[in-house]
Amino acid sequence: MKYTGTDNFDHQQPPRVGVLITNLGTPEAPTGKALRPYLKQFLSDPRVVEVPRLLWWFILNGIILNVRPRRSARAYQTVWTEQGSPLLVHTRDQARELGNTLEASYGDDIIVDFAMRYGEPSIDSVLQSMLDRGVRKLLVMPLYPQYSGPTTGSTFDALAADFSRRRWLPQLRFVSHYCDHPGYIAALAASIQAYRAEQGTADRLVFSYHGEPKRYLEEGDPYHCQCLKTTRLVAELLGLEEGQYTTCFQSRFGREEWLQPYTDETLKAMPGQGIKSVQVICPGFSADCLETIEEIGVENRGYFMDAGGESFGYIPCLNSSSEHIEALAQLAAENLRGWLEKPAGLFGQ
Ligand SMILES: C=CC1=C(C)c2cc3[nH]c(cc4nc(cc5[nH]c(cc1n2)c(C)c5CCC(=O)O)C(CCC(=O)O)=C4C)c(C)c3C=C
Ligand SMILES: [Fe+2]
Ligand SMILES: [Fe+2]
Repeated sequence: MKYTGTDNFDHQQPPRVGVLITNLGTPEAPTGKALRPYLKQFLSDPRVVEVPRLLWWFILNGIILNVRPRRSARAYQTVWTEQGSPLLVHTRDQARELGNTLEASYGDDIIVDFAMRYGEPSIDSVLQSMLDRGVRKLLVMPLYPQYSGPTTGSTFDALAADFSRRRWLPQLRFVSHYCDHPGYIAALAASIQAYRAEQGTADRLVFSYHGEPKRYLEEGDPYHCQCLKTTRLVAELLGLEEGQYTTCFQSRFGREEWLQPYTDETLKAMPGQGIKSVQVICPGFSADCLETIEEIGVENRGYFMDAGGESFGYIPCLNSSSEHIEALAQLAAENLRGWLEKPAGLFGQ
């Protein structure tokens, strides 16, 4: 084994602190050709699909990768922008804005960058670039507010795999979740209030989170509990009563039972229960992406309206709003203590 080192190490280079934000990743283009390697990497991750490897290899390569890339490409085409995939565009904006905010208080000692768990920019390549720029202390913040094995756990696996091939490791801190962080909860509540100030309120506020197999919860994954906690804290902050809001889970994949209640079934049933207008928010997604813009904004809107719904509003993700960047800066500052001290009075504290 040859460990990766640094060529021509510069002894004069000042040591820096790095903040790396990560998200899931996205295909290079909205085409079947680009979807195939992306889905292959994603769905081959044992953290994502916990099925015996040999059996899964045949299902993935024999069936899924022959059907899904083309189908997913059609969905991606509907959300693609001139700058690329929305998830990539928002994550890049978040890194830039967070960088500006943190540099304003910590100066040049800090470097902020972003990476994707699947596809590009890869965790390996961004880590290399940060270490080359002198990062010796690294804070990693996966932008998944609720911990789950398939997302946060898998991100840690990718970091660990990279480190296992490296000669000189940085000091490492890792944010496992921030489902109950006051800044994040306040940013969500503010986004709901701002939406309602423009559009009025609806019969029901729907909190829709990405799902995962129910088995993962039964085997100890805290994701489900953390989603319910986020909903509860936002509802408390807004003074909502039971009956004014609902939590559900979207994006089912495969035949196994996933976390319930399912978003699509919930929305299909609501008009028949007298709930004619809804506003949907997806707090588990830190950035708008295929699963929010298309799956909620188009597909699930259709289910609700076809079932007799009269008004369907989608409240956008926090993306790079100033409230979100403020919350992420607070989260970073809390986790940087002892490495870099924050001058008093910054980030609204
Ligand atoms: C196959 C199982 C999957 C699990 C478990 C899962 C968990 C999970 N995913 C997110 C966040 C995102 N998922 C996104 C897309 C996406 N997710 C799956 C499958 C699982 N996700 C697939 C196959 C896809 C690809 C799209 C498709 O082909 O339908 C995205 C969007 C990416 C984008 O480019 O826009 C996000 C974000 C979370 C938080 C989560 C937690 C349990
Ligand atoms: Fe997913
Ligand atoms: Fe989906």
